[in-house]
Amino acid sequence: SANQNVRTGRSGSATSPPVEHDTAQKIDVNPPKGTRDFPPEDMRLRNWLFHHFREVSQQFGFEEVDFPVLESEALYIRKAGEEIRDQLYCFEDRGNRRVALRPELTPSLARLVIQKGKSVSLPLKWFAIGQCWRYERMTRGRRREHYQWNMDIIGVPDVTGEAELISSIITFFKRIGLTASDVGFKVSSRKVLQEVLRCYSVPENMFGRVCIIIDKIGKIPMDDIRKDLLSADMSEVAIEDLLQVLSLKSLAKLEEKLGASGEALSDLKQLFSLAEKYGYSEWLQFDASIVRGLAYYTGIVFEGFDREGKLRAICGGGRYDRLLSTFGGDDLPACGFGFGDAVIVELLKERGLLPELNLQVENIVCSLDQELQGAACAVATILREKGQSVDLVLENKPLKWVFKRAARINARRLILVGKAEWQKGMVNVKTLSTGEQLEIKLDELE
Ligand SMILES: CC(=O)Nc1cnc2ccccc2c1
Repeated sequence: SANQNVRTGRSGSATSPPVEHDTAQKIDVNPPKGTRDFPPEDMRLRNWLFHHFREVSQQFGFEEVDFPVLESEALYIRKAGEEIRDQLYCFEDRGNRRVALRPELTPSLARLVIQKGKSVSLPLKWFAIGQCWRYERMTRGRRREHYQWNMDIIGVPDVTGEAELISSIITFFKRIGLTASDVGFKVSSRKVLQEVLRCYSVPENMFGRVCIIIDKIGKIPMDDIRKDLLSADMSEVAIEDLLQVLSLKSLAKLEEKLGASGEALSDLKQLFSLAEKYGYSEWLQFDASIVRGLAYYTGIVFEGFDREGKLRAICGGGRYDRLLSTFGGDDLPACGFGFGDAVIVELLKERGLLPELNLQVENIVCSLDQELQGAACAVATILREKGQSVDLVLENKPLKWVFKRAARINARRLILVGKAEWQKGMVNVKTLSTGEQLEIKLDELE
């Protein structure tokens, strides 16, 4: 086997063969490149974040779902030239199946919706929090995994779906102390792109590809953007016109350009009017350059951004009415968003909004001498059965050590089990904040 142990140390004694010991091969204690461990302090922050993700999702009436982190590679094979495809963490398993660590959650959600088919009543409002993966050459030193919060609405064709999703993200931002002066949403619709491309009779099957190219504006030089658009069957005239439309920042200007009859304009007008009703208009701005980097979006797209402009997009989403049918499902309308666990933490750090999260244990229980260890276990059990948390000292430690640990775990009370008191059926309860010390009868302990 791979870990063939080389015999080490003294040879076997005359009577019995040598005991096989694994050679102590120093393993790398760091996690694989691009991945993170979550030691207690980091895990408390992650749990705090996910707690707010969950609370908001449930406050909006969404149900939690989950899927395997491993999916068939086929779920992600889209031909639009997306970055997510180039960085797919895929491999062939021992059954010769092409599989991938999921780079996003939406395709899994679409797969489950189709699997559930007629047995679920629409609209579906599902949310998930899951780890997503990408395989990047470590040249860029970026992470290869992150956790994403997704909320999706399946079966609602109107922009009321997108308006509700944006409201849920704003509710989340407010819960963690961010306001409209810290963050905002850039909103557009891919129908803007569609209407321009139609004017230049660019074939429909080029739509996804053009979107992915446009999404790279600001990330690669404009000359490369123009070159890529030419290779997507666009004329130079069409390219210049498209780039001019994408620079629009007001719906009025967009109306001048596209006219008032198109769906792009009516969707956006409806969305901004709903925003008024929700009371979150100040969080939104129209920005025609927003297309998002996923090929399957078909309508409204939006992304959360930090107004200081230092960080990458905080979250992003939109309408994807064709995804389910491309998977062979019914033509169900859908919209959703993804919210990563990385940028938001950077933003909170910047704004000094990271929460102070300390370990909090109510009681620390310890026996004052060896033969009372069993008594200490009994006291711990009494408190735990009352629903209290107890850190039970498991070895015979000096009192100095116990006080130090009590401080480190932020214990509210120190319960000492001493011989004299125990014989009277009592324990010593010390409230650590005040130093107050009482002898309490066991059955009065609370
Ligand atoms: C800022 C960050 O860590 N982004 C990130 C990290 N890991 C990913 C993994 C899969 C897909 C997207 C990902 C995005």
